[in-house]
This record gives sequence, structure tokens and C-alpha cells, in this order.
Amino acid sequence: MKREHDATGVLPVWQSSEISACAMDLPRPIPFSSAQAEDSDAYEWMKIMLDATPLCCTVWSADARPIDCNRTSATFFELSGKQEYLDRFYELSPEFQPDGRTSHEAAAHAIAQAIEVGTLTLEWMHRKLDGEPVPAEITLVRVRHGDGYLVASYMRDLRETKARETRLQEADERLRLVLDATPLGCTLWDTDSHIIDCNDAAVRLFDLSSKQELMERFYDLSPEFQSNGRNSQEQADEYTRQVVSDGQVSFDWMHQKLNGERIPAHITLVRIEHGAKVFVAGYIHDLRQIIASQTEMREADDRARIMFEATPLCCNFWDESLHNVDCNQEVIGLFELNNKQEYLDHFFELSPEFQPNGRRSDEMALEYVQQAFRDGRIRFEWMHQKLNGEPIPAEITLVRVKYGEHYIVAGYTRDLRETKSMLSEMREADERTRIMLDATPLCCNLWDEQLNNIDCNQEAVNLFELKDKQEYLDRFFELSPEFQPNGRPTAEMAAEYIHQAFRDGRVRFEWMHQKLNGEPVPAEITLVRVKWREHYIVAGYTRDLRELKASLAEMREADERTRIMLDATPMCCNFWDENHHNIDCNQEAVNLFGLKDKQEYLDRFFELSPEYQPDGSLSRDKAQIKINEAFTTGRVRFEWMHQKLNGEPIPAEITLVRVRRGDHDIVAGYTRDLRELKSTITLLNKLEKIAFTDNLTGAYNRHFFLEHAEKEYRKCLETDSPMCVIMFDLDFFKVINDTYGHSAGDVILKEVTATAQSVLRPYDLLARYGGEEFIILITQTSLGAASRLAERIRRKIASAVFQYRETPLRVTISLGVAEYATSDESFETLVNKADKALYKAKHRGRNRVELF
Ligand SMILES: Nc1nc2c(ncn2[C@@H]2O[C@H](COP(=O)(O)OP(=O)(O)OP(=O)(O)O)[C@@H](O)[C@H]2O)c(=O)[nH]1
Repeated sequence: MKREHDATGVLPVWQSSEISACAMDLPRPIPFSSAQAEDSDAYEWMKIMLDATPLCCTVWSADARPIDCNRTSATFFELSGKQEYLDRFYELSPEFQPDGRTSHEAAAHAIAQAIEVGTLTLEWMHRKLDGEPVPAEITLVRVRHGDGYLVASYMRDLRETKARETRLQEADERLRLVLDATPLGCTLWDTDSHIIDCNDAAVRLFDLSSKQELMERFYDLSPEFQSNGRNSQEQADEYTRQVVSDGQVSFDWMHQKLNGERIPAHITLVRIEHGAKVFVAGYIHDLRQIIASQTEMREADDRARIMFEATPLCCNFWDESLHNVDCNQEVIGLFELNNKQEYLDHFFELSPEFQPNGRRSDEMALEYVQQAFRDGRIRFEWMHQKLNGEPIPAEITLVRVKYGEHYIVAGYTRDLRETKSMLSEMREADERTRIMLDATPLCCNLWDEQLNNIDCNQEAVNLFELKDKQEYLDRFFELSPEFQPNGRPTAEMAAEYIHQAFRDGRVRFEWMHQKLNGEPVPAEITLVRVKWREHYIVAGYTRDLRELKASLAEMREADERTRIMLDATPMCCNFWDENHHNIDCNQEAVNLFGLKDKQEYLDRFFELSPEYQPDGSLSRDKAQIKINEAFTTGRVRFEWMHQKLNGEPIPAEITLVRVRRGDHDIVAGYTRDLRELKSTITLLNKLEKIAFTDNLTGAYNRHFFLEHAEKEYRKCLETDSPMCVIMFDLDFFKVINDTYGHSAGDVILKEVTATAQSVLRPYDLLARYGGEEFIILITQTSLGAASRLAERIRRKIASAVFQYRETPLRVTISLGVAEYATSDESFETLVNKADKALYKAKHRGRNRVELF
């Protein structure tokens, strides 16, 4: 690095030996005068340029010290002059740059780099003396100076650029809004014929699903060749070039949908300059409607022409310059002429020179026509004549008619000679049109652009129970209440809708009409814009919604009936939609859980089950699985644990059934409260007990014993397994009764039963066989084991002390044991054998066991 400024005696800090001690000190700028004193080639030239530059420029020495600047720099940073700029240069950047490096370090690095590469652009954060940050873009340019280099820096304030970018972005957004709001299909192109954007209307026009699809397939949206035989792509490129140079170009274009359906269109391309860029916006006017309406118009025109020609009156037209411009066929016939031209040429000869009142025909004629232009309509008697002079007394009606932007006067000449026949013919023609309008089964009326209601059909008269059309037109504003149901003034809303129809072509809305007696007539109105010569009118079709509403009411009633039935169902019901939302329930569901109302049921549904089901599954998971299953299989039944809000459990059985509702499925859930079932089972158990057990002791009764024993007996026979019967009887029981009373006897009977039962195994069956006689059936057991069991019972009872009130009582029993033998004829035989053994035990002294 060349030390060209060493002469000043100021050494750059990083070259001094004190570099480590004052590393944070910044190098001092070289005094302005000394830099000025330098003689140089490029530098001198540059200095002149510098002051003229509207950018802030600074000149740096190769060792990164600012040595000069231009005026703009001082003004930009609001300083008194160049010297202050150079003196306070290091205050014009924050200590650190946004990338974390010190400004000093970053500057030195940048200058060094510029010297190496020649030119360099970087972002820099400046700041004004008051601290206001100034984001900047700096371009450094290496400049030869003597044998070495200087560096010039040019600063561009990025705040402006940023603001412009924001403005551009905002403009972009506005553009997007405008684009999407445009009712025409729009596309946006760059100048290389690349489509870069489009609006929703364009997507709709081609029946596509997204803008993306439109942009990707745009070239499929035109046929390969246009109707002039040229390749679409080439032709489009040509138009793009044309619009870039001319600013705007319009042309007819054949588009197509992806299915090949043609869309004749009129396209306007407009060049848009957006920021520094140029775009082309394409507006697509779908001509199909226009073509259709043009065809309609042409047809209507043809019809009008035919009607005009068919009119059994002589008609002619006068323009504003009082020229007779046209006539119909009838005129030719009336005056026995050859063609219309003859009529137009000889018009003034078709009246005698003077009218019967003595005035000149041509003068009077012009006067009348003028009067018609002025007043709109005039009727008078006129004397015509054929070319041969034969007079034709006539009645002429002149009517001013709007025609395009102008007026014409139509003249209807009635040949008074044939008045009667003509009148009837006229009426017929009129009647035909009228009949057609009146036959329309909807109430129709017509509006002109001034929002005047100009005509209606008979249906409109009928709907409002009016006398005639005139009444409809006269009292139209009484046929709606002053305010519509949404609270807005009727007149205001009507005007809005009609305007909308004129603008958009079609609008449909609900409207509240009323009869003259105030009876409301809810209606649906469709307004349609119809082209009428050069103008539009709006035709309104009114659909009486009362019938619809009545059928809705019926539907609602039917719904209500269903609801009543549902609520009356003595089972708790609820409904799930496809998204597994619980959408409805019946009253029983509310009752079951003791809730306030259905809303509470629906809102707190998930609190009506514990978190986990008894099988350990999460209630929510299990519910989802079951509902899914119902949607797929149609029906599923399972047990479920519900709970009340207070946590009281409700065991339930749920049946989910898939039900079709409209065009989709729902699942209906029926919940059976198993608590009821459980109480029924308890009751059944109770009844069973009453039927099969002995009231006093709780042991099985003789009836049950015999029935059960019979079955067991047969099983033993089949399996050839051992089986025994023990019979026992209380000893001297009569004494207990006689001594302590019957109730003491009852207590003993109960205690003895319980004691015997406590010795038995669960599958041994003990029954009270008679008053104080008991019997035990012991299956799968042979005589030895049975006798040991009998002995255990005997001992336990003999050793027991039973308490009757304050009195301790003791009893003994005698037992007889018998085992089934193949010789036994029946179970009864076995019982008899045990009975005999018991008798033996009694006989042998009681309180003992005897075997048969
Ligand atoms: N308290 C009470 N006594 C009953 C019941 N059923 C039968 N008895 C009595 O049982 C007694 C049976 O008496 P007995 O047939 O003479 O027999 P015993 O007094 O037990 O004498 P042995 O059987 O010969 O030892 C009678 O007094 C009956 O009234 C009953 O349900 N309750």
C-alpha cells in the first residue's frame, strides 16, 4: 500500500506502533486543503463531477481515510460544509454495522477490496447526527491517482427505495384487488409473452379449478389455429409486440375450454407500466352472451320489421330533420305504389295541394310533425290522395319514439274508409302479443333505465288482486310495504336492485310485497337485463313464495311430529353426524342424566361418560371406534358405562344404527339403562328364591330339591359316578317347642340349617325336606366320605350353643346316609334308604350317624 499521505505527518492508526493501545481510535481524516493540494489527472476531473452528483460522494485514501467529499454529502447529513462532514465523518455511522462488525473495520475492509477489484457495491448503515439511521447502498469505485489509487464512494439513501418498494407493493395489492374485482376475465403477461397472473373471473370463464391451472394450461385454452387460419401462438405473440409498442390493441379471438368448447371472445390488451417494468394486461370479453343477445336482437328486430310490415295500418317515419325516412308495405298498398322508394320520392304528391281547411298540405304536414316531436303525440284528420288523384280521407296519429340516441316520429295513417275492418285486425294483432305475455305463469313487469315501471302482465294483476294493469302501474309503490324485513326503505332497496340488474345483467333476491289490503306477499324476484334496441330494460319475474313457505311450514310440521315422536320414545336417543359430532338427542336422554335441557346434554356430552370404560379403554377412543363401526357395518351393539354429572355410574347397553338422512348418513344411538335391567334381574332372582327356597331357613325346599336331584341322579347314572344322600332330623325337637315356644324352635331350625350349610361344599345341596327333617344331596362322593361329612355336621351341631333371646340352647341331630347302588330303581329308592338309616339312628339312641 502506498503511503501517499505520510507527508502530512498523520499516520493511519493501524500502521502506528500504538495500534494495540488505541485500537478503538479512528484514523483522523486528512485536512481538506492538503487533499486539494494534490495534483492529479483523474482525481481533478472527478472532483468537478463530484459536486455535480446528486448522490453523497466521499473520496477515500487507499488506507481508508475520508479525504474529500461533495456538497451533497454535507447537505444530506445537515452539516455546515465539507469540512464539518470530514471532521465528524466517524459520527455519521453507528459504532457497529448490522452484521456485527465495527463500522471502522467494515469500511477499511471495503476500501481495500475496492482497490483490489476496482468497483464494489455494499449496504451500509449511516446515521445522522441526531441518531436517525440511514440505510444506504454504497458503491465504491477505484480511481487512479498519481502512482496509486483513491477510492470514491457514492451513497444512495435506501429509505427512498424502501418506501418506493412499499408503495409498489401496495400498488401491487391494489392491482390484485382491482384485478379480482374485474368482472371480465383478465390475464397479466410480461413482455416475453409469459403469463404471470390472472383473476378469478378468468378461472371461472374457462371452468378451471384454480389460477395455477389457468396459467399452466393457458396455451390449451385456445385452439391451435384462429379462424383466420393463423397459428394461435404466433398471432398472440404478434399482438403482444403490438401492444408493447402501441399501448393498447383489441381483436377478436377464439378461446376454448379444456373440453374443447369454443369461447368466442373479444380481447383488449393494454400495456401497463408498473415500476420499471412493463406488463401486458389482457381483458377477455366473452362474446357468447353478446352474440346470443345480438342474435336475439336481430331476431327481435326482424320480428319488429315483420310486425311493422304486417301492421294493417300505414306507417311511416320522420327523422328530426323532418324527412320522411321509411314506411311499411301497407302504405304502398294504400296508395297503389310500386315500392317504398316511389313513396319516399312522391310523398308530397300523395296529398292534394290543399287540405279541406284550405291550408297548404306541405306546410301543415311539417307543422304536425314538428308538433309531434315537441309534444310526443298528435292525432288529426288528413286528406290523402292516390297518385291518380283519388282522395283518401284518413286519420293520422303521429307519435314521437326514441330511436337510439335520437327521436323519430312514427306516423300511423288510418284509412277512414275502412276504419271498421282495420280496427278489428289491429285488435287481433295486439291481442296475440298480449296473450303471450299474459300467459306467462309468473308475474312479470318491465323497468326502464329511469327506473319507471313501464308494463306488466295479467299474472301481476292477479297476484295482487287488482282491477287491471293500469291499477298495477298506478299503484305499484303501494304493492310493497314502506320498509323491507331487513329494515331498509323499500324504495331505496328497489332502486339498488334495479341498478344492480342494469349493471350485472341479472340479480335474484327475496322481496316483501303486499296486497292493497296490506296482506304480505313474500316473493322471490329475478331481475334480468334485456337489450331493447340500443337500450336496456329490466324485466322482473316475481315468484310468490307463499306456497313455498306453506310447504316449508308443512315440512316443519312434519319435522315437529317426528321430534314429538322422538321425544316420546322411552329410550334415550342421540344422533351423530359423519364428523362424529353429537348433533341431537331426545328428551329421554336429558331425563336419564338428570340434565336441564338438550343443550346441556350436547354441550356436556363428554362428561356423561367416565374417562375410562370398565374394559380399560379410553371412553373417547372407544366411542369413535364404535361410531365408525356403525357407519361401516350399519349396526353395532355394546355395553357402555355412562355417568351422571355427579359421577353416579349408569351401566348401559348402546345400539348404534346407521340411518340415511337426506343425502348423507347419520348414526342414531339408543341407550338402554341397564340399571333397570339389573333391578329386573334382582326381582327375578327374588321370585326364584321364593319359589325354590324355604322361607324360614333359606335352604332349598323339597320341590326344588327333588327336581334338581332328579337331574343329578340321571347324570350319575350316565357317568357312573358315586352319589350319596344324607337325611337328618332334630332330636326331641318337640321338647324345644314345648319348653321355649315355637319361635325358639324357628330360631333353632335356622341355626341348624346355617351350621349344616357351613360344613357343606358349595356343590352339595341342602334342602328342608319336612318340618324338622333335612336332606342333603352329595354328588361325586362315595359312602365313606359322605358318612364322614355327616359325622362332621353332627358334631358341629352338637357342640354348638344357639342363642334364643337370653337363653342358650343346644340340640342334636340324627343322620342317615345312603349311597346310590345300581340296584336302586330310582332316586326315591335312594331317599328311602337314607330315611331308613335315619330311623336306625333314632332308634339307636339319636345324635348319631347310621349308614344304610
Ligand atoms: N317351631 C317349629 N316347630 C316345628 C316346625 N315344623 C315341625 N315342628 C315341630 O317339630 C316337632 C316334631 O316332633 P316329633 O315328630 O315328635 O319329633 P321329635 O320331638 O323331634 O322327636 P324325635 O324326632 O323322635 O327325636 C313337632 O312339635 C312340630 O310341631 C316348625 O316349622 N317350627
